[in-house]
Amino acid sequence: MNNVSSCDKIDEDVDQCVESCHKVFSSEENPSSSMTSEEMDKILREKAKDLIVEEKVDLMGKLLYHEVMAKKIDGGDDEPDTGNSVEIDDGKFLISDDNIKKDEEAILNKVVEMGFSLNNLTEEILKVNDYNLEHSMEYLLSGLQVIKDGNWVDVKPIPDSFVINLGDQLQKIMESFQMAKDNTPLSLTQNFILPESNRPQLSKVSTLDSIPIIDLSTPSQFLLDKITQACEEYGFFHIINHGVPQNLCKRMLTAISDLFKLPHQERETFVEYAKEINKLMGTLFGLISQSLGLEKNCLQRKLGEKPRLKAQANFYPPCPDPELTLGLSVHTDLPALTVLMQSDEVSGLQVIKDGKWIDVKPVPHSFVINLGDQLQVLSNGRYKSVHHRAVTNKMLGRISVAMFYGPNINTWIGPIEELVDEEHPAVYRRYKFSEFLDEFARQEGTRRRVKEAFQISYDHGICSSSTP
Ligand SMILES: O=C(O)CCC(=O)C(=O)O
Ligand SMILES: [Fe+2]
Repeated sequence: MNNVSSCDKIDEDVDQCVESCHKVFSSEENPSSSMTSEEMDKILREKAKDLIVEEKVDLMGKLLYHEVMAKKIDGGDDEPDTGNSVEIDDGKFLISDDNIKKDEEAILNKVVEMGFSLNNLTEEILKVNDYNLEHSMEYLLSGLQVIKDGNWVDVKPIPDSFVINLGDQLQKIMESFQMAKDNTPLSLTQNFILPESNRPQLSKVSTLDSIPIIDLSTPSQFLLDKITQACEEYGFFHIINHGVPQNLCKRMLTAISDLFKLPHQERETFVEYAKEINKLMGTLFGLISQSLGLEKNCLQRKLGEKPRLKAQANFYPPCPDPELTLGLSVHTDLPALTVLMQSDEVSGLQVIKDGKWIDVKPVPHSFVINLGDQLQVLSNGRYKSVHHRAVTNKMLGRISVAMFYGPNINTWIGPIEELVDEEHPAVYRRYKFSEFLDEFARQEGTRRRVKEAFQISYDHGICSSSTP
């Protein structure tokens, strides 16, 4: 705070703050103001400067808003997801504008209902008469409150709560949320608080281990060994030097981020991205086939004609209490292979390794690759489709884009013959992919064990399938 530029910045912030407060106080909505403009200017200037210099609050910080409960799952006893998603299917993009629009409208309605101005917090906070001026500034620090029908209302108890992000000073503001006047912490809406046994227990997540990082530009045998090891041990790995242009990845994350704000955006980027990832999937399938000792094109051949390439964009808004909920519940990916891009700044993905959760910290310019259920079956159980989940972050929203490659519904899937011998009898029976999807749907509402339904059990030398 000692250098000239930060002093200039403070003055600029003070000016802006004072100017917007004047606007409010001189408006007809505040006829009770008895202060002269100069008197008010003086008070405002002093108060604003104190607050800004103490870095207690960035009054001019852009006010963003996030719907925490963007998507509430109706009915069923499945774990709720706080993420919001967009599907891109078969190159035809099933972006459900209606849902996004509905969410956007719901959020905006709430904001309007509460009397918020999205662009200028100061105006709203100071929409009070002279007597309340001092207090209103304090409210800003001690717990966000807004004027509703002439009374101060805590932001905390808004049904289906939303989180307000105040620019750079978010952390301080969030802390002040926690210390609201009535000492009640800001909490999640009841619907999203998981039963204790399903909570993420974040303190137990390992930060010492992470998934392997594989450089696709390394010499081939070494690369294949690394892939074999990663697929056998983790079922997850990062890839770097993957050939997908960095600039495109950046644009894709921005487009996804914008998409959650605006319904009609940047479809060209989606198409371009889908094509690139499709190419990358080809490379990865080649490598994984070889790492299993199979011909390069074996896996893709087995996954059949007209494969389904699906994308899911996940947005996890900042969450007041990440210990109480999950962004995305524990699951395995149902298709064959997933290429996941996550924003660089925030981690959230966690993966089971040796019975423990490990954090997948973002590695810049990498993709996270994980094997899906169909690959576990094709590899006759040698490679695993591993359980993972996404946890939320208290301060920052997080975006990830998953692209899934799977067979079409008429494709037959089963352990690849070359991987079945006396020593390694078939672990799964063959099935049409549509059967797998039916089984997935049948198990809805419980923690699914879909692959297990196709498992073959070997009792006393007699082989039987576990599906009815
Ligand atoms: O957001 C993440 O990191 C996880 C996404 C994921 O697992 C999925 O979309 O299936
Ligand atoms: Fe997943």
